[in-house]
Amino acid sequence: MSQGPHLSIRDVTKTFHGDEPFTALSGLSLDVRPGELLTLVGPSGCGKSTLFALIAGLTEPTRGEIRIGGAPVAGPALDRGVVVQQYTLFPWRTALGNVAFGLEGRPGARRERARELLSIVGMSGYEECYPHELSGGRRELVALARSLAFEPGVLLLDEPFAGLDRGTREWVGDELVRVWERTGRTVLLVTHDVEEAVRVGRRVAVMTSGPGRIREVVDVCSRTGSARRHVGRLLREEIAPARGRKVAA
Ligand SMILES: Nc1ncnc2c1ncn2[C@@H]1O[C@H](COP(=O)(O)OP(=O)(O)OP(=O)(O)O)[C@@H](O)[C@H]1O
Repeated sequence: MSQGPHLSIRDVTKTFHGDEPFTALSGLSLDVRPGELLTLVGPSGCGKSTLFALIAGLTEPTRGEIRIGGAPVAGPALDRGVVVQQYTLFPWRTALGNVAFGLEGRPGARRERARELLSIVGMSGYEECYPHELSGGRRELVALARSLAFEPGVLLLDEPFAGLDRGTREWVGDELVRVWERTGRTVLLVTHDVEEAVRVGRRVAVMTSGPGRIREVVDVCSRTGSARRHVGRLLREEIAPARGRKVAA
């Protein structure tokens, strides 16, 4: 297996050309290692969603390059498996039906695999429930199982738990860590919540205020205890000048 990064973002700049050009990301570089769970935090408007759209291949960088497994990203592909906030499940399909939808093969085998995936996300026993019968947290777990059905090389999660209350968020975040441990997937999770970034991520990439770059990648494991304080301080430093600029503008 290649020892290089699974997801490599090299010196990426993204400028939107509207009435006036606007640079959302400027010279951003980040490596996500194979099988790593990395979280990304940054001030509001620093370009997190823009970066995700680039990784997902929905839009192209103005400059720089993104590679997954060594191959340049050149358009959307299922191997990246994207789950976004308020990921929509089909309301007319059961949890099992929603997960089986992403699978190929004979109906019996698909249902069996869907059952397995629901079990991986801790949702055994809820196979026949419809989305409206499930709590928000459980719906996110079904969505997670569905995205795993595509066997994504890299799983991209853009604030998937933002709509959940604090307690549910912690529980679903812990479930995500468990799923990550069991599947060995490379996972990149965007959040604006420092607590969640440090709790879920093994490394936390902190972005600067816009135009976004990576300010620092914090190794949570080697900083036990102090990682939350450190990430919180970096983020506060980024938010303060960003506010200052808006006031001055
Ligand atoms: N298509 C576009 N055209 C012009 N500007 C855009 C476009 N998309 C995003 N932007 C701008 O780029 C900047 C970054 O936006 P983005 O949504 O990526 O930030 P974010 O970090 O995800 O924000 P938040 O945390 O508030 O969701 C913002 O100032 C936004 O207004």
